[in-house]
Amino acid sequence: MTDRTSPAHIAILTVSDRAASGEYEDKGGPGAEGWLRDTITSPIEVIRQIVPDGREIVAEALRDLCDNQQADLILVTGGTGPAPRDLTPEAIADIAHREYPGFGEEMRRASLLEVPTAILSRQTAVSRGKTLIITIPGKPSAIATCLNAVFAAVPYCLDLLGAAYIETDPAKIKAFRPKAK
Ligand SMILES: Nc1ncnc2c1ncn2[C@@H]1O[C@H](COP(=O)(O)OP(=O)(O)OP(=O)(O)O)[C@@H](O)[C@H]1O
Ligand SMILES: Nc1nc2c(c(=O)[nH]1)N[C@H]1C(S)=C(S)[C@@H](COP(=O)(O)O)O[C@H]1N2
Repeated sequence: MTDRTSPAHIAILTVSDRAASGEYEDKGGPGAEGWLRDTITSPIEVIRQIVPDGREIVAEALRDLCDNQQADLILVTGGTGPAPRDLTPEAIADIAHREYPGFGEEMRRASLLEVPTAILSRQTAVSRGKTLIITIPGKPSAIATCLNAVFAAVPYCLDLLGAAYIETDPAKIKAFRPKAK
């Protein structure tokens, strides 16, 4: 049975050459953390990291967050598009144990209501061990759009993976657990 007393460990990984170099201030990491803190009512610990685009650097950051830091949930923003240096999906494929394509389908569907270029994102969700990893486009406004679209399924997904138990504010996201534990 999932431990309901320990805080969930959540990591936010910003993948952006320009945010990593300081060319612009990272808005993705703080935006994602703000969304999580507004939505999740159970205890959470959040860590944020910024790395430049790149298959190996992103894969290595994710391996460390999953295997050494035991993150329950990781949000990755950026690097999901078609540009040559957008290699987040390749890094995800390198470290994933299982893929959940429904996340990408639903996030793109929601984003398409805002921008026609939403189809350019190769975003998805995967698990590695007990960690669920969700990828989101780098545009900061995509965070709320994408998380609002899929987060109702995240608490139960974490339950099934054996990760931390989380609760959400039903006014923001009504978590759906088909089998009450
Ligand atoms: N981490 C971020 N913080 C603030 N703004 C961002 C961030 N990532 C992307 N953006 C904004 O979204 C727009 C589209 O992002 P783009 O696809 O170019 O970024 P990326 O490939 O994810 O990151 P980069 O080009 O820096 O490596 C950018 O012009 C930028 O204004
Ligand atoms: N909600 C939302 N989704 C979006 C966008 C956006 O502005 N809002 N931008 C699109 C664009 S223009 C691109 S190129 C892809 C990939 O973005 P990334 O490389 O920053 O991950 O996400 C797409 N999905």
